[in-house]
Amino acid sequence: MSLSNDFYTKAKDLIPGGVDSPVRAFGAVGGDPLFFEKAKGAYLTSVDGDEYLDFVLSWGPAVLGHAHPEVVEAVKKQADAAFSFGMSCPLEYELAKLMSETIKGLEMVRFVSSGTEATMSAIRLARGATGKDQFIKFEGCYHGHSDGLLVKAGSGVSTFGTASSAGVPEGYTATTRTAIYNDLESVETILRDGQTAAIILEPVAGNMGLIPGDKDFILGLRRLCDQYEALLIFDEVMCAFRVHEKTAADLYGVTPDLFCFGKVIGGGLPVGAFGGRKDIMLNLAPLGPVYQAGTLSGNPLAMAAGIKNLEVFLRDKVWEKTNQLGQYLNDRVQKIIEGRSDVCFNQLGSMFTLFFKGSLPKNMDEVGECDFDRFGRFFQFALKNHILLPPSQYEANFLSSAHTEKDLDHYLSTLEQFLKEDQ
Ligand SMILES: Cc1ncc(COP(=O)(O)O)c(C=O)c1O
Ligand SMILES: N[C@H](C=O)CCC(=O)O
Repeated sequence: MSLSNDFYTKAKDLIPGGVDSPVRAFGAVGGDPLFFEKAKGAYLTSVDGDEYLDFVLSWGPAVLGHAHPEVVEAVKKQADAAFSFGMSCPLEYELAKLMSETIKGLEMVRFVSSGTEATMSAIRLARGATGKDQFIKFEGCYHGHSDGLLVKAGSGVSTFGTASSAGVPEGYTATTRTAIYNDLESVETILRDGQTAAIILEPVAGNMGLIPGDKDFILGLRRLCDQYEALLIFDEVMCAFRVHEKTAADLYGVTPDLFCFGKVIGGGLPVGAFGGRKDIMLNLAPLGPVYQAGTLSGNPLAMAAGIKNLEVFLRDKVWEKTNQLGQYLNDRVQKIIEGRSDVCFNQLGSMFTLFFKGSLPKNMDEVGECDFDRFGRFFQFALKNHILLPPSQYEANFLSSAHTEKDLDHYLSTLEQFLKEDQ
């Protein structure tokens, strides 16, 4: 028995399913999950000492690769000074300043400890600011696991085949309205009653595989929000600094009223943030009536990691490298799959997805047409070739500046071989 199997067997006794987040259980792809002990650059090392080329990248944060030396140094230096104050510290201001100077429309920001908290708080704020209760989310978009947002969500919720979660009373989701991604008419139908506080979406969706919003769709949402006096919330927890050198808002030239962030802005430590228009943010306690708080919010270790991750990303023009790597991969995958009607590939910046279906999906229903068994076989084939892919067709893959063309060639030859063998 491998050490990984051993840990998994033992963990199952103490941790439900042996994992702390369902998608790690490999449930959709078969086989037992691996346990890891080291992450450096583009590679993970398992507890058995096996190295894997990593396209999960901690689900997005590691845009510089794992354990970038400058980020490690910043965290070590901060650890010597303090782990946590439970009081304010200059690093919170520093990251807020860096982000607001970088991101158009981010006039104020508040830090939390996860993407889930960011989206949950943004929705509460939108309701408090507009005095309306309902909000619209899209089928297949995932905004974390707060009660009201666990409706027709992508990511693990879809991977495990549940439209929503048990344990969420009906009343908690009564104000959640779902619309179809890339379908403006499905949105306007809901908006007509004037009860909508906000529309929240991943402007580039990464939790039903990579599906960018059509430009007309994103522009149309801005127009509809203005027309029906609803707030537009871009959940950029995953896509910021990955589909553009800044945000998806920049990619589309659309400024939302509120943003949600996470992942890259925490450099691999637990950080989330929400922010945007100052007049809306001023509704937050202690200034306004919308309550929101956190013991470890703005934690100095996490802030130090986030500041350095973002500083290096901007200073070294990392976007140019990750985007170029994405294009390198895309050009070559398209050649490999040319003329095939069983597989297609989507890439934007440093995110990509291979869908086991003939044409690129535009929404969640179309992702449902994929050959999921085949995806599972591809995952296992890649794993045997020491490549770790996200263990679900519904998850996006990530690249970092630590990946090389040689690494991508390994992915390409593995894919080519798989398609030859798995007819
Ligand atoms: C777009 C998006 N929003 C929100 C979340 C929730 O973030 P977290 O897992 O940090 O709570 C995630 C990822 O899980 C995400 O991809
Ligand atoms: N898709 C999720 C985040 O982006 C996957 C991470 C998780 O649920 O553990």
